[in-house]
Amino acid sequence: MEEEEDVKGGVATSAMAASYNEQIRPLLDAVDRLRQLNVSQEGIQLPTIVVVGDQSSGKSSVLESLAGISLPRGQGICTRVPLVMRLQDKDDDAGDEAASLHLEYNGCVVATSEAEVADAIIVATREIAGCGKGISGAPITLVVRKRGVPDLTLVDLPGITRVPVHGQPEDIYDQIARIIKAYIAPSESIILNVLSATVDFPTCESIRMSQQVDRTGERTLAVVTKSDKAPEGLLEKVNADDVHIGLGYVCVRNRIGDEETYEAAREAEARLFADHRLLSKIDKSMVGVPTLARRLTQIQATIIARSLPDIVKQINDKLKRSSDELGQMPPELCTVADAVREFFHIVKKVRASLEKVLVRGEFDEYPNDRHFHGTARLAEMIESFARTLPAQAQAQAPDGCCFLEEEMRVLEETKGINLPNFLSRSALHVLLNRKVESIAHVPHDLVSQVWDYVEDLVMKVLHRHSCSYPQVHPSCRTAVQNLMDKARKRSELHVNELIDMEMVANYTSSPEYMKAWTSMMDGQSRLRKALDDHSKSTAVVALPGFGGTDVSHLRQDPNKAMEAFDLKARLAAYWNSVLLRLVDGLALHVLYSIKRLAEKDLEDELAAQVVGNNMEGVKQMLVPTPAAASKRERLRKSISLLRESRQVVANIMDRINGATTDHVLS
Ligand SMILES: Nc1nc2c(ncn2[C@@H]2O[C@H](COP(=O)(O)OP(=O)(O)OP(=O)(O)O)[C@@H](O)[C@H]2O)c(=O)[nH]1
Repeated sequence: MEEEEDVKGGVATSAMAASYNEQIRPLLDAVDRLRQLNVSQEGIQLPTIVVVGDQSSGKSSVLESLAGISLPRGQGICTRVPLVMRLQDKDDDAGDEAASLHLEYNGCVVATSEAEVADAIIVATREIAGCGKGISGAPITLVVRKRGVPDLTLVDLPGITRVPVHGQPEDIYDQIARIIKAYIAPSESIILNVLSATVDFPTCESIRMSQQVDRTGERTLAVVTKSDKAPEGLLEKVNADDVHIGLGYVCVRNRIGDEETYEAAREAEARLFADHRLLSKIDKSMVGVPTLARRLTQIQATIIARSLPDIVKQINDKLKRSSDELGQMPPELCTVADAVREFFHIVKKVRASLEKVLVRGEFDEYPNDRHFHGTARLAEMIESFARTLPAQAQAQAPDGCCFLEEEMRVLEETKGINLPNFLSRSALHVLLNRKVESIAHVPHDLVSQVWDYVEDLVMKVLHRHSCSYPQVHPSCRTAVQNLMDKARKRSELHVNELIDMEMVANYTSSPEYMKAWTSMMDGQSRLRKALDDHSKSTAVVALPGFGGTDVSHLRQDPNKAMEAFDLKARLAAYWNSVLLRLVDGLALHVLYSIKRLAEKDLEDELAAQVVGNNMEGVKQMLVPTPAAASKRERLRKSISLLRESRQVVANIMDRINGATTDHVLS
C-alpha cells in the first residue's frame, strides 16, 4: 500500500523499483541529451515537466524537497531565469555516497556541491539576468546526481507577479508571462502548478495562465504547498477541484526554514499527514513528497514514450527540409571558370523563362501572376492601340468645321491652273498629313509602354534566377538598361519611319480601298440633289460612310462641294489602309523586337557586361554574400545537430524495441 511507503531511506527510492529506474533513465537521458543539443531551436518540442506558480508559492521548495538539496529561497522574486533541474539517481555508483552537482549556463559547465549550490545558482542568475531584480529567458541547467533522488527533469520558472516589486521593470508581468507561455504552451509539456494552501486557488495567476493553454487541465498536476500553514478546508478545496486539475492534486509540506534536514522534513511531513486532525483525512494517494516524486516519474515516462515517435518524425522532417534547402542553394563557386559556368547557367534559365512568357505564352512558371503573362499583356496593349488610333484621329478633327468645309478650304489653297475635274493631289496630301501628324504620338506611346513593361519583366525574371548572386545585380541592371535603351531607340526610329512613309507616299494594294470609296461615292448623286433643291432651308442627307448630314451651307458652290466630297471619300477610304498598316506594322515590329531580345540580344548584352570587362562581374560571384554564407552555415549546423539528435533517438528506440519496456510505455 502507498500509505505504508517507507520515507526514511531517502526522498523517493522506495517508490521506484531499481529495474523501473533502469528503464526510465535511458529514455530520460535521451531527452536530456536532446535538450542539451537544444533541438527546440529547430522547432522540435521536448516532453518537459514545467514548474509554474505565483511568486513565493513554494516552487523552489518543492524542487528542493524532490532533490534533497538547498536552492535559493525566500520572499519576493528568487527564481529569475528558467532553471532546468536534472535529477539522476546515483544508484549505479555503489559505495560512492557523495552527490555530484554541476551547473551548465552560457556555454560553460561549473562544478558545485550540495552546500554551495544555492550560492552558485545565485551567481549564475546574476551573470545571466544581472544583479537587480530583472529576469531572463536564458536557462541554467542544474545536474544533480545523488543517491535516492527520482530520475526527473523539471524546469523551474520565475514566479508570476502582477505587481512589480521595488527595482523590477514595469512590464515584469508580461516578461514572465512570455517565458512561462513559451514553456507551457507546447502540448508535450506537463504543467506542475504549485499552489499555496494559504490562497484561494481560483485567484492564482498561475492557474489562469495554465488554463489558457490547457483548458481541460489534462496535462496539469497541482502541488499544494504550505499544507501545514493552512490545513483548514484543504481537504474540501482539493476535493472540490474548482480549478479543473486533470492530473490531480498532491499536498506537501516542504522543509521549513534552515533548521531541519531533508530527512527530518520528510518525517515531519509524514507525521503531519498521518496525525493531523484535518490533513489526515486527505487520501494518502494525494499527500507527501514521495507520492509527488512517484507521480512525476510515472507521468514523465508516459509523456516521453508517447512523444518519442513524434520527435523522430519531426527530426526526420526537419532534417529533410534543411537538407533540401541546402541542396537548393547555389553551388559554392571556387574558380572563375565555375563562376562563368554558373553565370551562363543563369542566363540560360532567364532566356528560357522570357521565351515562355514573352514569346510562346507559356505561364507554368507564373500560373497565378497575371503580370508575367507577357503575351496576353502585350496583346492587350496592341488591342488598345488599335482602338485608340482611329479614335485619336477623330478627336483631332478641326473644331466647329461644317461638313466638307475643311476639304473646300484646302482645295481653295491648293488650287492650280488645271482642268476643273482634276482632283488636286496636294489637297489630299495636306489633309492626309494633318491626320497622320495628329496621331503620330500614339505609336510612340505604344512602344514606350511596351518597353517599360518588358524592362520590368526582364529585371524581375533576371532577379529571380540570380537571387543567389545579388552581387551581380548592378551589372545585370546596367546590361538590361543598355539593352532597353537600344530597343527604345530602334523602335523610335521605326515609328518615325512608318509615320514619314505615310506622309511622303500614298499607296495601297488593298481592294478594300476601292470598295470603300465606291460605296461612299454612292452618296454623291444624293448630295447633288440636295444641293440643287432650294425649296427647303435645311438639307439633311444620308450619306454612306458619313451618316445623316446637313449640307445646306454648301449650296453656294455646289461644284466645289462635289469636288470636296470626292476628296473626303478618297481620304476616308485611304485612312482605313493607313490605320491598318500602322497597327499591323507596329505589332509585327514589337513581336519581332521582343523575340530578338529574348533569344539573342539579352544574352549578348549580359555577357558583355558581366563576363566582359576583364571578368570583373563574374569575379564578384566568387565572393559569397554575408546572407548566403550565414544561411549555408545555419543549415549545416542545423543538419549536423539534427543528425546527432536522430542518432540519439535511434539508439533509444532500438533499446525500447529490443527491451521488454512495454509496461513503461503503455
Ligand atoms: N511553512 C511552509 N513554508 C513553505 C512551504 N513551502 C515553501 N515555504 C516557504 O515559502 C517561501 C517561498 O518559497 P520558495 O520556494 O522560495 O517559493 P518560490 O515559488 O520558489 O519563489 P519565487 O521563485 O521567488 O517566486 C519560503 O520562505 C519557503 O520556506 C511549506 O510547505 N510550508
